[in-house]
Amino acid sequence: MIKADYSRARSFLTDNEYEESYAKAEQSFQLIKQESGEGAEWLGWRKMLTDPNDAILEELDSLASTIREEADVFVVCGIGGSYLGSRAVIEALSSFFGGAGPEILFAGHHLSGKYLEQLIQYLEEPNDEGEPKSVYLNVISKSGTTLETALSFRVIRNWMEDRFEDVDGRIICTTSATGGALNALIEEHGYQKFVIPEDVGGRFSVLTPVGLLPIAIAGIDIRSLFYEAVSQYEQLEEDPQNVLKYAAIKHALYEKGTVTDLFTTFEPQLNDLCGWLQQLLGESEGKDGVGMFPAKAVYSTDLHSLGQFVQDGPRNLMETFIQVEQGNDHITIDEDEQNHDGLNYLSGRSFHEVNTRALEGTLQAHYEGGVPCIVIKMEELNAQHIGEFIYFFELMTAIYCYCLGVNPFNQPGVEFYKKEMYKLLGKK
Ligand SMILES: O=P(O)(O)OC[C@H]1O[C@](O)(CO)[C@@H](O)[C@@H]1O
Repeated sequence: MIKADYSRARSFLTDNEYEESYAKAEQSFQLIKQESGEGAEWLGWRKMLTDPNDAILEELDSLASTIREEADVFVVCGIGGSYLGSRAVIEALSSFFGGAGPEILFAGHHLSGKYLEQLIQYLEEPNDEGEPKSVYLNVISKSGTTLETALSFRVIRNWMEDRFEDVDGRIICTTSATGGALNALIEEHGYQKFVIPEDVGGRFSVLTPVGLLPIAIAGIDIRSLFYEAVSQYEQLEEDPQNVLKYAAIKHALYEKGTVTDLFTTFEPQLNDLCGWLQQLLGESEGKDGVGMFPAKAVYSTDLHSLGQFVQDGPRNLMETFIQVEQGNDHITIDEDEQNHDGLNYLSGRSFHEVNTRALEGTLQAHYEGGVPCIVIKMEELNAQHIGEFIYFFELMTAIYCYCLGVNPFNQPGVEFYKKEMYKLLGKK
């Protein structure tokens, strides 16, 4: 169960402000439940949790175990919701260095030619046994037309065609059921295909094959991830207070002039999870001239860059701390006879304890400095808690956006840069 501490944010609101906003959050949740809000045709991320597709989980698991045996490198080619979720879960649940299974690399998430060139060079280098690297590629694009992804896919696919006789068996496509350029390629080459349900938008798609295949390739238990999201769904349908409080406080703070929600964590392996939240909230709430900017920071690193601003800058931001309660490291601080560094007062304590005190100290300091602070707690870092976290934030985002009066599920603004870019590139 996701736990939360709202006390250091709630105290910035009067009872009236909070209660009005809470009532709005309740109404917004009803819009979602009754599928009567704007964009209700995009609620597939909820529906799939009421009717889990075990056959797909099975298929993904079995393909993943084959690829884990055969591949040195698995390239995930996608942008936005087509890669942020899988990257977040993989980073959260993998070791910092090395680890079993294929190396997972990302492409198609920008337009750097240098990156692609160096990626290809790296793929051409022999593996640890001195053999040519075995490479698999998962291209993920719901539309099949996103330039960053499509261009990178073309380059990597061409390289793979030269390199591997069995290239068609090494490319897996995750896309819409029909239409789009990817489906034409799938038809021609017979690439293996996974379908992104029509009623699930990119930023809500991490629990579909979009996220689940790369996550399974990383050796993470996708059933635990998925089914814990299911139980979070069930719990919040029954008792939504926890998620309603978050949406209500965030919305009431927005009404009072808060313009930024800074997502922070003291766990460097949750950096990408904060990145996933940025897209989830950013594309959902930032429209029609409203919304808070979703920012992210990894502490204590960024306390030494952004900490000053958060503590003493303009009082128009809130902070959401993502805390992991139990540590999974085994490092404790040794006693040192000389104690030249003066650190013996910490001896015998674990790094996790020191990190936790750093979090608590920062929370108190920022709160006293006038920053409303919410703490979202995961007991430990595992697939179950990440699964709960994902659904909790998906639902919170939808409720909060309806409180703001915007459609949580479209992103019309993203098209503008594309239009200007295509004009300059001479696209007909
Ligand atoms: O999966 P696609 O269609 O390539 O889109 C990738 C991303 O691009 C966006 O559509 C924005 O252009 C995001 O909403 C989406 O997650």
